[in-house]
Amino acid sequence: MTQEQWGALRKTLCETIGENNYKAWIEPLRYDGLENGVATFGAPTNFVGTYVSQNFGDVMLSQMNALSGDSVRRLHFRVVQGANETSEPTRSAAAVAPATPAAPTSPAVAPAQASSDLLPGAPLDQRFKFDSFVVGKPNELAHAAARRVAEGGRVTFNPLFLHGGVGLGKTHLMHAIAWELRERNPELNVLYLSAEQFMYRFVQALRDRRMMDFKSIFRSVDVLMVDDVQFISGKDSTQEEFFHTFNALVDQNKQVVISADRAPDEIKDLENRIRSRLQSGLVVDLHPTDYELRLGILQTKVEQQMAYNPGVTLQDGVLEFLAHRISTNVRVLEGALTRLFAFASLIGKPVDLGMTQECLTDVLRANERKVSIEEIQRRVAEHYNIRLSDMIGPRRTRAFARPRQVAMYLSKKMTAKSLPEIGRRFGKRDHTTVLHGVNRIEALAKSDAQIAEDLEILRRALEA
Ligand SMILES: Nc1ncnc2c1ncn2[C@@H]1O[C@H](COP(=O)(O)OP(=O)(O)OP(=O)(O)O)[C@@H](O)[C@H]1O
Repeated sequence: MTQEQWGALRKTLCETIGENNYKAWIEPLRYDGLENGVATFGAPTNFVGTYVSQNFGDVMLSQMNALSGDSVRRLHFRVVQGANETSEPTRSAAAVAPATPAAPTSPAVAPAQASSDLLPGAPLDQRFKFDSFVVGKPNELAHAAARRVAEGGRVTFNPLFLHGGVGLGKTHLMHAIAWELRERNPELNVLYLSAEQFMYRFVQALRDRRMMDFKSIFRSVDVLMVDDVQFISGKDSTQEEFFHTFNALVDQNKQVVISADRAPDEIKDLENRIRSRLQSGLVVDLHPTDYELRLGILQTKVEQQMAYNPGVTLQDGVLEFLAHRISTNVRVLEGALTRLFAFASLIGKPVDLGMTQECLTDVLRANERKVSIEEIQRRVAEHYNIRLSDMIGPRRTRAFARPRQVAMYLSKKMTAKSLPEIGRRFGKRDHTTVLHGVNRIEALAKSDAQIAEDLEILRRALEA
């Protein structure tokens, strides 16, 4: 196997493993010659040698043999400085390459398959794809932005910053983007990991004195996706490294996608330059789910549950009940459904409202919305467009008295507070005044459609 043959082989290899892989892994190698059936390569780092050996060893070996008439038995990699420039090895660290099974044409997953503990990618969840993501008002913008990024092509907003409360689908959307990008272009080196994993790899690289490896891995990706970035708040050196990685990629016009449980300006202990970098692309949030979205998600998840538990049937009204009563996050909603199906299949009965309440007592109790009197007063004041001070104050004109009574009524119905306690919170009024107000609204709700509607709107808003 001559240098000329190696030169020719590099072209073929590039076609086989793709340009990105070729540039990142093969280009830095220097072919040092063949001796006793062992083809020796100089690699810039031990890591590059091991990685190439494990991921492209098979292909290289078979292509070399095809070209040189079966003269190569194995590959040997040693560390040299500036492997593809100089000819003098500076130190010899063997990374012997018995050709191992590899997935050389799968660059997007290749990093996760190499053995180095610095290798970054986290596995993607099979279930988290676009087709299983239910879109509704609260998440439509985030979904559309994620779709746009997943189409690949020209980078229009960088980074895409997705944020939202716990269990609202950030990770699901991140995985969906990664799946889609990989499907559309298997050549693309898409790297998904949590900020915690980023920090862990970084600390490990520091400890093992392998920062160059770390930097070269992270800077050679095409798309970097970092989940739960709020994790790096207060962790100064991780932030510093993250900042440099981020800049290097954005400067090369590589797409970066970030998620967090809150907006960039709400993440405490984050350096300002990072905060402003994070805000420089598109920041979109996943709003808390509304009733319609929860129902849609439940309907989708029921189909999956039915597949696992074919014998279980569901009575009307159960999903609506769950969508109404469990409003925290989608993970809890899913968990409730799974438990319900398991329970129903164990006792061999259809799922009805009674069973739902019995089986999910703890979840339902935890989800009982605890509304405060202050919240009620504020909402009602807003609804009737009066000032909070007028709701609590002494004025008795109808414009204030009616909203006040509505708020008293809702306080009685939606909190566990006693009439005297409610009276105290409404400008130290007597409990009989509160009772009068509650009775008045109760009566009006039956005769006055407007009041009935107001109550319904307010109740919904307070329960949401
Ligand atoms: N719109 C949706 N359609 C379908 N499933 C959803 C949707 N939103 C969330 N889920 C599901 O809810 C669960 C929690 O979602 P995910 O893990 O993406 O939340 P998260 O926002 O990343 O939460 P955390 O802040 O805890 O990391 C997942 O099983 C996910 O599939």
